[in-house]
Amino acid sequence: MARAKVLVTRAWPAEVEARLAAGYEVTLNPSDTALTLAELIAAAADYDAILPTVTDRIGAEVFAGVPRLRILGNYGVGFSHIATDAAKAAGVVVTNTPDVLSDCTADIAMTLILMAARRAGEGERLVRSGQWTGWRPTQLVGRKVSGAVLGIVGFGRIGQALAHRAHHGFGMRVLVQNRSAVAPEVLAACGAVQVDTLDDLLPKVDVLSLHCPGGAANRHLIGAAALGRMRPDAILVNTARGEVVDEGALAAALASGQIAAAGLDVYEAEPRVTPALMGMENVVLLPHLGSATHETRAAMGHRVVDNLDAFFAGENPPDRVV
Ligand SMILES: NC(=O)c1ccc[n+]([C@@H]2O[C@H](COP(=O)([O-])OP(=O)(O)OC[C@H]3O[C@@H](n4cnc5c(N)ncnc54)[C@H](O)[C@@H]3O)[C@@H](O)[C@H]2O)c1
Repeated sequence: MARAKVLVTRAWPAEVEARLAAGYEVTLNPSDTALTLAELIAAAADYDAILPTVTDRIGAEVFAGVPRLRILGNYGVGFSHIATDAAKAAGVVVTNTPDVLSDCTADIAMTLILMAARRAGEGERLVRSGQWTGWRPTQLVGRKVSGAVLGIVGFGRIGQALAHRAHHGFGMRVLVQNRSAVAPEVLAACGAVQVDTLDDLLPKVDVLSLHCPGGAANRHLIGAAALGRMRPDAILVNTARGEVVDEGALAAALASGQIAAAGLDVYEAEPRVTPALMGMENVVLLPHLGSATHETRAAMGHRVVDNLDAFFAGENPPDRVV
């Protein structure tokens, strides 16, 4: 039987590329840059499977013809960059990679909380600039994390992994807001309390960390109105998706002192960052590092291939999202 034709849109860990090549007719994108829409449309006509990442904007146009494409094995858990309704209508299966990246993404959220609260980015820049003149009682004084109230928006896999770290590791008090009710035992496991609405949550938190999906439903969930309900000493952390935060409104809130600081791993128009944020000392900016460890990137790749193997064996892929 002919082997399925598979396109990998970005460079993957070598061990996963080797596993993939053993079972499929694989094309790797040699440039390791994001494919254009035209390239994705052409690929849908040529390949049985495309294995995209967050940098591939897979709009409805990709499914508009009569594609050869049968499955999109997304390399990542978030899939708001894929027009899943159009995929479903075209009979194209979409899978993702849940769980295997939760710990590392929660680690990056905790990193941003600590860096923003303790002004670590400012401190590092001071030392590197050669301007540090020695220890002083009033220099770069930040906020204490232990005992602070952490508000988590979206209490799924990553939100819960962060809550465990923050509560058990750092003594933070955790409030959560989730689209649906969270089981009492899940809340109790990380000392968390669920509040009903985002409006209830915002004025209560020292740190707000976002862990809901992106996409149209959550676009600008945190905009001028939400930022206006936060306390002036509060910190916003976003490791979810850039579109969840109105970046212009965030820059304005930081400039006016409406909130104190921010830590960002994701941006509205990656890799572009709103210029005003680039010049602010009280903002920590990371280049979408959530899942970026060797172990996790390999595990994500194996998870994609597990789903692909199941699909081409005629089974329902374990991480099917449509
Ligand atoms: N920075 C990174 O590199 C990185 C890495 C992995 C995942 N992510 C992002 O993190 C997101 C969460 O991943 P996960 O595995 O925890 O997903 P998940 O599906 O387990 O959890 C998401 C939770 O958010 C809730 N939710 C959805 N909309 C909401 C809203 N408006 N208000 C409150 N709660 C809402 C859902 O009910 C769910 O409980 C992904 O969708 C992805 O976009 C980013």
